This record gives sequence, C-alpha cells and structure tokens, in this order.
Amino acid sequence: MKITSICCIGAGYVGGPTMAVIAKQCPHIKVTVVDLNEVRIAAWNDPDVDKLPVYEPGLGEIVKEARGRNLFFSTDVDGAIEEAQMIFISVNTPTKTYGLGKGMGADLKWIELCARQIARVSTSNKIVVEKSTLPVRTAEAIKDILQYTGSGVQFQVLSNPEFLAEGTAVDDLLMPDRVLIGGDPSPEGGDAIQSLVDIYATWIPTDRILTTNVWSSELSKLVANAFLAQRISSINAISELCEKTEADVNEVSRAIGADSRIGPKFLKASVGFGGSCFQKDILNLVYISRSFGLTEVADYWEQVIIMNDHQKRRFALNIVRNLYNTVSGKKIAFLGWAFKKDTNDTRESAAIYVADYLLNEQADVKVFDPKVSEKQIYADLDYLGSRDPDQNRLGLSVINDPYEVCKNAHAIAVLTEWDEFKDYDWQRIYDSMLKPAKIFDGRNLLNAQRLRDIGFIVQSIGSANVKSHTVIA
Ligand SMILES: NC(=O)c1ccc[n+]([C@@H]2O[C@H](COP(=O)([O-])OP(=O)(O)OC[C@H]3O[C@@H](n4cnc5c(N)ncnc54)[C@H](O)[C@@H]3O)[C@@H](O)[C@H]2O)c1
Ligand SMILES: O=c1ccn([C@@H]2O[C@H](COP(=O)(O)OP(=O)(O)O[C@H]3O[C@H](CO)[C@@H](O)[C@H](O)[C@H]3O)[C@@H](O)[C@H]2O)c(=O)[nH]1
Repeated sequence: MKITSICCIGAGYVGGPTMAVIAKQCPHIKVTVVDLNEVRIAAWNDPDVDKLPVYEPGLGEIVKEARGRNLFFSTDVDGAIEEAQMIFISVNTPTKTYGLGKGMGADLKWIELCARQIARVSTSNKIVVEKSTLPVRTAEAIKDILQYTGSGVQFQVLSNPEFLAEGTAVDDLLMPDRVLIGGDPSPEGGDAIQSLVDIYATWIPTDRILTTNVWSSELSKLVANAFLAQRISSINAISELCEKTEADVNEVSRAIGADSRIGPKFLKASVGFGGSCFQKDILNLVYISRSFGLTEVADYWEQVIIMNDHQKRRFALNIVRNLYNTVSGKKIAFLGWAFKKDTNDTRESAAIYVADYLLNEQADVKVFDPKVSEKQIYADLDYLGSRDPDQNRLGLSVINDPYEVCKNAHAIAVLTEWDEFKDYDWQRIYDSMLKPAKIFDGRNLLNAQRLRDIGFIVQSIGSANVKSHTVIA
C-alpha cells in the first residue's frame, strides 16, 4: 500500500521529532501528530519555534519547514486515526507505580487505550505501528484488541522501535545507524512491512533498514538499551577502582576503546546515567526475565541498575566527605540539571538524586541549567516525595545566572555536560567563591589542570586527585 496519510498518537520527545523528520523527508505524506495534552499541542503549534515543547538542535527549522504544509499537530485524536492509513503509537510507557510489577514492569495502560481507540474509530484498513518501547509480545495484546471489533476492518501490527538519543534526535533520525521493522511473516504482514520500508527508504539507504519478526524487533529495543547502559555501569564501576589506585578512568577508556572489538563510544564515566529510557527498559527486561523464571538472567541485568544507583549516591557522599563531613547550611552550586546536554529533558536525571541526597544532609543547593525551568526542577524533586514541597523550596533555589549560582558557594557540582560550562570565566567564579573552592566534576567536562592553576580543588570522576591537591587557599 502506498502511504499518503500518517497519524502519530503521542506528541512527546519521540512522536514530535520523528514525525517532523518524516514530514520533512516525505512531502507527499500528510503527517498528523495528536495528543490529549492540549498545552503540548499548542506549544507544537506556537509560531515561535523556540517555544516548541521539546528542545532539540535543528528541530525548530524542520518544524518551520513542514508545519502547515504536510505536518500538523492536533488534539483531534479520533479524526486523525480515521483519516490515516498508518498509525504510529508513540505514547509513554513508564515503569509501573502500582499493583502487579510495581517498580519494574512497563505501564501499558496508555498503549491499551490507544489500541481500543483505534479499534473503535477505524472504518478502513490500517497499519498500526508500535513506536513506543514495549515489552516483548505486546503486539499480541494489541492485535487481540484490534481483531475483535466486528467492523470487518483489517489491521496489521508492526514494531518499529525508535533508537534516537535526546540532544541528537534530528541527526539520529536523518542518518540512523539502522531502522528496525518487525512484522508478521504472512503476505499481508510482508505488505505492511514494505509500506513502512518505502517511507524510510525515501532518505535512508535500504541496507540500513532491517526487517525481522515482531518479537525480535520488540526485544531488540530493550536489549540495545541494556547493552548501552551496561557499558556505562561497567566504566563507572572501574571509575571507583581508579580513584583507589591512581589509574585514570579517561586513560583506561581510551586504552580499552582503541580495541576495535570494544570500540570507543559509551565509555565515558559519569555521575550515573539518567534519561527516561535506560532504567525503565532494563527494569522491564529484568521483570520479563523473572516472570519467565530466569533468575540468573534477571540478576545479571539488574546489576546495571544497582551500579548506577551506587554511582549517584557515591558522588553525593563524596561531596559531603570532602566538605569535612558536613554540608549542613553550605551552599552547593549545581551546574546542570538535565540528564544530558542539549536537551531540556530531566527524567531520571542524576542531578535529582544528588540534590535529594544533599538536601537530606541540609545543604543549601542552588541550581543553574541553561534549558530547564524552575518549575520542572521543583516538580522533579517533589515527585520523589522525600520531604514536603515547602522544604524542597527552602533547601533548593534556581538561579538563572551561572555566575550568581556560584557566588559564595562552598563547592560546585557539575551534573550535566553542557558545552557552555567549559567557556565560563573560571577566574571570576573562583574569586566569588568561599575558599577552599571545590569542584566536583560529575562529567569530567572541565579542564581540571586549568582550574587547579587558578586555585580550585578539583575532584573528577575516576581519578585519585582530591587528596593530593588539597590546598587551603
Ligand atoms: N525519549 C526518548 O528519547 C525515547 C527514545 C526512544 C524510544 N522512546 C520510547 O518512546 C515512547 C514515548 O516516549 P516519549 O519520551 O516521547 O514520551 P513523552 O511522555 O514525551 O510523550 C508521550 C505523549 O503521549 C501522550 N499520550 C499518552 N496517552 C495518550 C493517548 N491515549 N492519546 C493521545 N496521546 C497520549 C502524552 O500526553 C505525551 O505527550 C516511550 O515508550 C519511550 O520509552 C523514547
Ligand atoms: O558514555 C556515556 C554515555 C552516556 N552517558 C549518560 O547516559 C545517559 C543516556 O544517554 P544517551 O543514551 O546518549 O541518551 P538517551 O536519550 O537516553 O538515549 C538512549 O535511550 C533512548 C531511549 O530508548 C534510545 O533510543 C537511545 O538509542 C539511547 O542511547 C545520559 O545521562 C548520559 O549522560 C554516560 O554517562 N556515559
């Protein structure tokens, strides 16, 4: 089937950018992105593309080019479903917070709602595409819901997981390493797969478009994230050993990454990985494995999360220890709150957990992030439920100026690797801080030697440098 009309349910970090790029590359296809969230849709329609709900480099220009031509954002979910030949489901699938699988399994209630809505509204044959990240065999449930409508409408269900990373979404979508499409082995399934292949083949070389059965596709998404996160936890585990042995984790990364079998990417030690995906998807993998009775498999992958939690806690504890075992009433300046640079997304950001830990120690936390709002920062802290919202506002404040945030601080903690942090006037910052002026670089972002030359005491992740450089200025 030649596709000329697509709908995407869910205008989030995946639905918005993914559909914007399809619309840009395929002007012959009408792409409508729908969401229940009116505020989000209004922001996607804002004439000022700086106000789009998702910040991604390059996205504003693409939206400007395609919006109103063949890209539309709307809250009319029923209308868009009815009109489309192909429907992408790109809604959130967070970790369950209640009932069976609480804290481990994926909450699929929004997926099921979409399937039921598609079943109810459709009067013509549709291809339904799982774009959300889902537990293996979810397509079975979706098919079940779709095939008993009694309307005679035929549905094909495909799995087409998204591999974009935030902050580089546009490049990842324009030049992906691969696109993965899973479908039924039947002739109808094959036709559906081909319809989706044809869309991507408009701009992606066909040897990068992989087709598999539905279950392999669903599972591959969870496995890809588990492998990526495992590399980070592995290097973070080694970072702790480096701190004890005077090995330097950056040098170890370079040395092992030069082996082409290991490769250099995703070996950057940090305060711990964040983001909406890694933890959720690994917990889901662990849950699925446990539910099949695969205890060793589940334990193996769970260790990736245990190590990550340890790394976040260890970073915070290190700050306390190095500030003479108390941070009570001490001003700690946070540079960064987003879970990585070039995004305004804060979900599962390490900064949230480090702040929570320091607030428990009665620190006076001041935060600056170039793209994250005060409202979001308080929402993240309040969501943890560790203390009353009032106490969060007493203990932590958000300051929109990096120099102000560092003024009179006892220490700076770098939580996000924003490029601009490297170019600050560090002499000016040093002069404004209490002495000894300490920096805990959770991203190994800053030039430690340059900072030491100014007079800072610098603690990077994975190098045994704090004690040997302790100088009271
Ligand atoms: N964020 C990423 O970088 C990323 C990358 C790859 C895959 N994924 C996966 O993609 C999926 C979506 O992630 P996201 O980050 O875009 O989530 P998101 O929370 O940013 O967006 C999801 C949107 O779906 C909307 N929604 C929920 N139920 C709906 C319904 N019934 N009808 C209409 N709209 C509905 C919500 O209002 C929300 O705006 C998840 O499964 C996630 O694991 C995310
Ligand atoms: O060497 C590294 C690489 C990353 N990180 C951290 O790991 C987290 C995740 O980073 P990244 O993977 O770049 O961003 P995400 O947007 O979370 O993307 C991941 O999760 C998405 C959602 O499933 C997938 O689509 C992507 O392929 C996958 O990379 C961030 O906190 C990074 O700071 C490190 O600490 N060290």
